Amino acid sequence: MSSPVSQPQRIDFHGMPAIHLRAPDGAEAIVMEHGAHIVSWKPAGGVERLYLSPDAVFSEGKAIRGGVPVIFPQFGDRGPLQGHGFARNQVWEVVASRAGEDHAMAHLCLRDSDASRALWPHQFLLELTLSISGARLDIELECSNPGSEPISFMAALHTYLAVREVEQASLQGLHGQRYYDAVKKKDMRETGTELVIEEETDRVYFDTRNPLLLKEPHRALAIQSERLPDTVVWNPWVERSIKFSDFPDKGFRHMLCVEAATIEHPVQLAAQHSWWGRQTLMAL
Ligand SMILES: O=P(O)(O)OC[C@H]1O[C@@H](O)[C@H](O)[C@@H](O)[C@@H]1O
Repeated sequence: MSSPVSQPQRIDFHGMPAIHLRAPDGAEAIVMEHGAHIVSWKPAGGVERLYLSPDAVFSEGKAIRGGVPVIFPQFGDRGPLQGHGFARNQVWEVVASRAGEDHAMAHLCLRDSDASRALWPHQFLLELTLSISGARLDIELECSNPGSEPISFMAALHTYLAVREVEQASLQGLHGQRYYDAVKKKDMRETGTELVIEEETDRVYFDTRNPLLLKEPHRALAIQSERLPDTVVWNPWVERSIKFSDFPDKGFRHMLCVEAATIEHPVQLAAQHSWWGRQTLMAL
């Protein structure tokens, strides 16, 4: 039975403002103003499904290790900007948040500012809407171009998924896909029907069309994306983990990033137009 509707609460999360969403069916999520960063998602009746590093740093201008960083307007070092762009390091504005009979949602936005234009001289309006209901989390990213010149950008929802033990998890749905292996620095094609992480893995799978399934011995998660054609699979494994000051040495065992992205073909957005992309997670 559903509980009465409780409206989203403004909370303090590690010293920074955030919104706690709760749907009447018990699904919960927390999104921060910093980066519109989703740091927690628990499906109805379930446990935490996002990985948040216990050593994550919550500080102005710094990226948070874990949850769902929003990557914009550059992926990684594929351009002149700081790694993964600036959107994850800026404070977003909360436009709306509410709970209805069968869901709860929040809508945040980031506009260009003196700070962003100093890094990237373009006008933009970036909007993130997350919605939770039952076993499902929908994350939608929208970008509008209010200016008079076209803009071009990459974007990703850099989702850190929690797994009990990464070597016992497998990711299905990538068979036959072309990818760039950033560890081996080679273009490759996926030959396996399931991907098991047993070493440092940093891959961009291009033009992925199938839904993905992250299977663990005791549960599974379906991952779908729309209009975010590339999928990044990342696990830093032993040696790279040690180099991160905001990540425990053994943290890699309990996470896997499966990121919905547009990297190979940056979005070309004409003046006065908008674009959107979405990632949906469904706990099974
Ligand atoms: O440390 P950051 O900037 O959050 O990036 C983490 C990882 O993000 C992944 O998306 C990249 O493919 C990796 O190459 C990168 O190491």
